[in-house]
Amino acid sequence: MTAVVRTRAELAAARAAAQGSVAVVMTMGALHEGHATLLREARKHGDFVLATIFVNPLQFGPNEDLARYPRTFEADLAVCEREGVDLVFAPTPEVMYPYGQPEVTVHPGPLGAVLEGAVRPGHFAGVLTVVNKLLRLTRPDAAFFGEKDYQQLTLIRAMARDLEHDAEIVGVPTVREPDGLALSSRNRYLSEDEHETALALSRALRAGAARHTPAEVLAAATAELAGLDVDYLALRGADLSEDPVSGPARLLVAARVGTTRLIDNLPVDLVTSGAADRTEEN
Ligand SMILES: Nc1ncnc2c1ncn2[C@@H]1O[C@H](COP(=O)(O)OP(=O)(O)OP(=O)(O)O)[C@@H](O)[C@H]1O
Ligand SMILES: CC(C)(CO)[C@@H](O)C(=O)[O-]
Ligand code: BAL
Repeated sequence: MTAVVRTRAELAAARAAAQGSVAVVMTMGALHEGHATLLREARKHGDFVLATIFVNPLQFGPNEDLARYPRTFEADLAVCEREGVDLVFAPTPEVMYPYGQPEVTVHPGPLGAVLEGAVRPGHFAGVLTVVNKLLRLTRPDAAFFGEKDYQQLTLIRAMARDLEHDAEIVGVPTVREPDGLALSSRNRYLSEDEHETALALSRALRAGAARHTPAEVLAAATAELAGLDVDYLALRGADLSEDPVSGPARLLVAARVGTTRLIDNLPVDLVTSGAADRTEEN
């Protein structure tokens, strides 16, 4: 049976009563199989699984989709019940931000200003501020985040390290539709035709990830994105540092399909050009 709490006092009481290790999954609701996978990973790690459902106004820009963001609380609760979640914390904005717009927020540093951060100014300060608050309120032993939001995951790891959070930050690989589309709450905005168009993102990443030098990776991915409204296609180190030439890397893409903005990424193994030539010959 999943308990639901909405206030800080209720959360504090339920948290104090939790036995054993606590695993948290933070969400904005509209739960899908990606979230369910995070909950199952949390279940494996923790004795007590806590899910948060909060559409955080602080991470939405003025022209973004805060008002139309899907809110499906009853269905979300059914997913939590099915996955054996012990406790759902579903605060209102007034509970999370009792003093209104916070004056002090978490600064994401240089990585917060590029890729998603360049297109969505202030987004990662909003994400890190609410994640920081939720980590403090829920005091988990481990917190689970999806690789689908790879830059977010990387920044949360950095924040946990730099701001002395004890929780282990666990990344979970992206869950996809059988056709390759990364699951996302925003997929429900897509028409059938738009869904078909959106498949170009994962196709581009797969094409890129099959190559092994930066130039070839980017060329192969770019070819699949022709005609799409692309915000960025970027190849970075696995920690999102700039310009990798060899080793583990990450290929990231963001594009608009109709009025919907989608992101995706995949790991890429870069090898030096001599080794790449040999790989191509095999
Ligand atoms: N396809 C997925 N696979 C694995 N994790 C996911 C997937 N989609 C979302 N998550 C993770 O679930 C957590 C909550 O994400 P959120 O509630 O924003 O869902 P979302 O589907 O990413 O929504 P949005 O469409 O707003 O990006 C985040 O850690 C996110 O990375
Ligand atoms: C981590 C998060 C729950 C913070 O609002 C959100 O950015 C999300 O759902 O990925
Ligand atoms: N999943 C990331 C949350 C956002 O797009 O605001």
